[in-house]
Amino acid sequence: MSSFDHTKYRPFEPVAIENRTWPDQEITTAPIWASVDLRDGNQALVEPMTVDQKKEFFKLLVDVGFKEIEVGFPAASQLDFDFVRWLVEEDQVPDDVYIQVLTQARPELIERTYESLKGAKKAVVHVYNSTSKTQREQVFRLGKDGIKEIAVKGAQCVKEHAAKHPETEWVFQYSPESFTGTETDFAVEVCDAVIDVWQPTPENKCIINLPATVEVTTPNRFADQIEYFCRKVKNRDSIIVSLHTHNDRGCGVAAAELGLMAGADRIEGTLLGNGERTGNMCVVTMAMNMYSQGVNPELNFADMDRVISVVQSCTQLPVHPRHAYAGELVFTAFSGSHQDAIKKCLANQTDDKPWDVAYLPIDPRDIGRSYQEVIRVNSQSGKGGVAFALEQEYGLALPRWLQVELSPIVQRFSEEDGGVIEAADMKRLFEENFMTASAPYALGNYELSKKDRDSVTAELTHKDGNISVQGEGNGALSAFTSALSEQFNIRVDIVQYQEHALTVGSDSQAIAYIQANIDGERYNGVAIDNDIVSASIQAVLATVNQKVSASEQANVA
Ligand SMILES: CC(=O)SCCNC(=O)CCNC(=O)[C@H](O)C(C)(C)COP(=O)(O)OP(=O)(O)OC[C@H]1O[C@@H](n2cnc3c(N)ncnc32)[C@H](O)[C@@H]1OP(=O)(O)O
Ligand SMILES: CC(C)C(=O)C(=O)O
Ligand SMILES: [Mg+2]
Repeated sequence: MSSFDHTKYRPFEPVAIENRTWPDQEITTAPIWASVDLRDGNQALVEPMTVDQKKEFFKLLVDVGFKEIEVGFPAASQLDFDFVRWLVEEDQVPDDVYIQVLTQARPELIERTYESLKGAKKAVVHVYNSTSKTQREQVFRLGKDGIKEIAVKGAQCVKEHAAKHPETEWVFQYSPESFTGTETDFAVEVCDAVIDVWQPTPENKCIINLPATVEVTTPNRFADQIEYFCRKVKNRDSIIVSLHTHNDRGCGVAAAELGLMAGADRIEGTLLGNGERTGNMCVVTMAMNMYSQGVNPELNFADMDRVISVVQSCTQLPVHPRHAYAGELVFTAFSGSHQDAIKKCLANQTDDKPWDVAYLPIDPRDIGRSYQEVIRVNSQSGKGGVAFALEQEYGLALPRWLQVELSPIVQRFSEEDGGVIEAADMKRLFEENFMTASAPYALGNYELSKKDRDSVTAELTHKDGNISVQGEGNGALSAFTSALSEQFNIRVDIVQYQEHALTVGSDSQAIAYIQANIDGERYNGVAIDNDIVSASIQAVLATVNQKVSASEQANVA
């Protein structure tokens, strides 16, 4: 029999709060950020980081802008202890950065923790014990008083050791671990007891960190818990309320955001969300969410690729290609209508206007991505994507009527090839189908003259021998068209014409795009040359070459 049975679970019991205010709040300033990559992230790895990896990660965190960094659990492992000693002894911590260390509320561990911090300029000592009903009853086998006593004794011990080292600027932090599984009134009671020991003031605050150690409910219920806690806790103006959310229900960021609206001041999390089980809340996502609303996140993710590279190499974990903001595919549109909209919006977007591009919540360039990656062409793509790629890569600003012609050719190729088409392949298809001015006939020398009308005499080279054509018309193009019509006994009418200077890969070249109706059928020709007249007449020749080749093939068949 399957054990898949929802009746074995109980719903979360929400806190009873009246007149909640958090739904009307908005996030307008960045919280105090604290990274827990080197502790919570590290303790969740198959292979915990080496000292060298921790050093590299620490440097990244400082460069990104964190001012509070939990660097390890020094009483738990020699490696963590040594890393903290290296930070202190080698003076690796910038003056405005607090290193933070975690310890259980046990005297021998607290003592060892302080040993590791000897000589630190600034440090946060973070002590925790679990307060949830489940852990009280089954892990600690203690009543509420017993649990509160662990917290109080731990807080006293932390304070006593700090007093022996006045050379360090200490900040105390307490976490009622498993806060979300704790009756909120009891969490307040335990935190109040810790606050009584530490006696914080508005000038010298302590941190009370409320962890969703396991995420057990919807973010709105979590926000209720935070607002309730903030209303009830002692000396609210003397404490920094911090949140530490995990992602068990996939809502770690949402919970932290609503918790911030509910009154929290500080957010703990990790870069790209590594951490126990489904991970800690992702600081990149939350900070970039603020950024995309015009709020300064006070963290700088301009070099997102460095963030990804360091996180991946230190954690050995891949970054999902669709990870918010950071994933390699998050700014990529494959589908035709998205590509079309992005291309149009990007053409309107200027640096002096607020960002307003469909399907792109932020400008990819802000985090070191380029527009080249934005549109990738596969069988789901439309003309906009193809045109975008050719313009970005090769400076070819295809007129709309030619985009319509090229798109199905590219799509057919993609269906046969079965994947993403590179810009080089699109250019090859474009050249093969439209830039056909060299065979069977190529333009040799030509001469233009003008009396009443324009006239042209041109030599056309062919593998079987050269021919000379001559024609008149209103303008060079019209004269050349009439010359070709007469030579090949066809009727050529120019239906569409467009030209532009080439800006990519060439100094002074021009490109001409022509659509001609030849004996009732539509042909598209493109040519590039140093001057626009040569480019234009070769574009006409390209259309005629297609017609001549088609007729030859029909005759052979
Ligand atoms: C939610 C979180 O992420 S919390 C952080 C978790 N991180 C880690 O645990 C990583 C590092 N930890 C370790 O390496 C080990 O736990 C150590 C070295 C710190 C301690 O190891 P041990 O001494 O073997 O103790 P262990 O962690 O297994 O805990 C067992 C005892 O400590 C008690 N304990 C656990 N947590 C705490 C705490 N926060 N405060 C006080 N006592 C605690 C337990 O009740 C248990 O007591 P018992 O032996 O009387 O039954
Ligand atoms: C130590 C605490 C803050 C923790 O990591 C958690 O509860 O998830
Ligand atoms: Mg945690």
